[in-house]
Amino acid sequence: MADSSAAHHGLRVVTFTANPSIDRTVALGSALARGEVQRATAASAQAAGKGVNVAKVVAAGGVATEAVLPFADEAYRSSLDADLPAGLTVIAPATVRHPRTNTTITEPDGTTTKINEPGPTLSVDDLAVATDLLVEAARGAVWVALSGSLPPGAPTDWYARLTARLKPLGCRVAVDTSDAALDAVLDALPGASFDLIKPNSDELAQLTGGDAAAFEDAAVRGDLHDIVEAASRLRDRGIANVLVTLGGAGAVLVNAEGAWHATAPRIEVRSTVGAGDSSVAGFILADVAGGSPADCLASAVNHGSAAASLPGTSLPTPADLPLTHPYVSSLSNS
Ligand SMILES: O=P(O)(O)OC[C@@]1(O)O[C@H](CO)[C@@H](O)[C@@H]1O
Repeated sequence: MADSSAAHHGLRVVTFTANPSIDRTVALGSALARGEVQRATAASAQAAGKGVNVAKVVAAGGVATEAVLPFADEAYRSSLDADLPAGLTVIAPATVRHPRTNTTITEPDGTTTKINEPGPTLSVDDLAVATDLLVEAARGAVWVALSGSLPPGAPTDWYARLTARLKPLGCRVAVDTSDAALDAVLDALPGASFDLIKPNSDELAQLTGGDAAAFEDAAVRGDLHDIVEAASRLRDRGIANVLVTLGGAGAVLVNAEGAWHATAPRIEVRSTVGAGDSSVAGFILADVAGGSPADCLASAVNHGSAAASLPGTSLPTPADLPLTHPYVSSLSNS
């Protein structure tokens, strides 16, 4: 919690949310019926975005965190301030651009449908101001997490360019993005060096040319060979830690020291929104606390599972973590 040893040692984590969002969650009492008018049983809204979510979980875990945003408006700031954990500082320039609204529809059987808007278009000035704010915040930080999709106007290789500015400061850099921005991370190798990426099976397939459905089927059967092999290829290209999240099948971590699988604790899935961000946060929290790769993997799975058991974009605090610890096995010889 707020007085963990990491906080005492003054360690600091920074997150960057390139395209923040107000997450609106609409709960349905019956299955989603396309083309019909349906009544929601509940609705809520939270200031979010991938880096903000990571920051909330890291701060709740007791490590001082700064969440840098390229833009925010009054409504977003006040929504964020309403549930800001202790130890989290938000840094956003004065530029007023309105964050997008991303809509999540949840059905009683746990199915989550998400519709994400593109976000406002950033100018060259917006990009320069945000870059300066991030680089300034990152001085002295142990980890920087660059998270989420890029807003219109940002170059697809923005994360690679930012990483080139951040690494000389001595911080470790995690990148969690998708689509063209994810391809650009790979294209920047081996010149750039990233410390953590967290692909799910779709993203692993996108990055390695594999088949996402085959990865998922194999993971459910407990056959992790192809996943480890694909993740190892990414590691060989210069990504220090490749954390592949596999939903109910747990997660795989590949780094220079080996490869591991962690089972996922049994939970009732309420909303998977924020589960990936919580996994990144869990990994960082364990690493900051001096944990082994297996500890980092277990913490990633625990935090991701806890997030999936919570509604909407609610994010886990230490009190929400599953009581059963994931079982971690070494896959180095598989
Ligand atoms: O459009 P992106 O940036 O890829 O994802 C944005 C988003 O889906 O990610 C978070 C959950 O991970 C949500 O808070 C947010 O709505």
